[in-house]
Amino acid sequence: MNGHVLHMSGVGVRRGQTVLLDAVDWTVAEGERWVVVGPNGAGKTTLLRIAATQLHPTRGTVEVLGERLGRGDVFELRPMIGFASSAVAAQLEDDMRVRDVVVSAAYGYLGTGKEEYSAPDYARARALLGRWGVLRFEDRAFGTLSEGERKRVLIARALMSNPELLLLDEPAAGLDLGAREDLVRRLGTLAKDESAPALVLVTHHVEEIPPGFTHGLLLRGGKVVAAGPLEQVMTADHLSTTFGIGLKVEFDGERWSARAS
Ligand SMILES: Nc1ncnc2c1ncn2[C@@H]1O[C@H](COP(=O)(O)OP(=O)(O)OP(=O)(O)O)[C@@H](O)[C@H]1O
Repeated sequence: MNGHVLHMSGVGVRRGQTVLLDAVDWTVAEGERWVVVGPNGAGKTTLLRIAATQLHPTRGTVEVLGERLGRGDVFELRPMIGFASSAVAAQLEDDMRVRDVVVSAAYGYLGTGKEEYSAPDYARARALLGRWGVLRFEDRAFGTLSEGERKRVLIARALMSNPELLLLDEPAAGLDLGAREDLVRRLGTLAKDESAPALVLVTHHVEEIPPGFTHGLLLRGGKVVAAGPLEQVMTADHLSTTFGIGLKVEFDGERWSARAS
């Protein structure tokens, strides 16, 4: 795998006349923790769906976990990828038990819950629910949980197959301040865990970057504005270009914040 979990070269995605991604070069190495930051419509979800092997680019080459997309069988890759997004959540039935939401990703993030699971699978699902602070909901229907509770269950689900790459698309979207801070703290703990998979987290807000994240990719209009170690990428210039507004950026040693300058 050359130490590369993900490698994109010259990646472009076009739908009709619309360019969703343009000439994206991006490499994620083992152990790295990346945030993808950009405004609405920048192409963040499109980029993540390519990494999740759900979408093939119109141009360029993509390697995920050493496999070139378009060559091998992506179904063998899927159990090695954890993916939490609102689209994945939308595929889950509201009346599915929380424990089953997690266990159903044992063999890949598109599991339906109709597969057979073993006692060790359920033990792992319960351990993950415990680690994300939502074990008390294991018997509840997924649809009865609050947004914040659901987000944590979805991350537990994405970790169920013990993936080598974990993709989180806006895990803090729609959370209140307390729930967001709780989630950022838990994601920070995950980021600092050396046994955790490579992480890619998509967000609109620099305040949501958990401590321990190492790299950033800034995206605007389908193009990379900057990519690399966070301290090099998260400058006022880069973020102002990314969001199309003059911004002041601060880092307190752990967390980032930005406001109009
Ligand atoms: N099938 C399609 N045809 C045309 N345009 C599309 C298609 N799918 C997505 N787009 C457009 O591509 C752009 C990128 O979408 P994408 O969902 O990747 O952005 P995003 O950065 O994740 O945005 P958000 O932060 O709002 O979720 C958007 O402007 C979207 O409207």
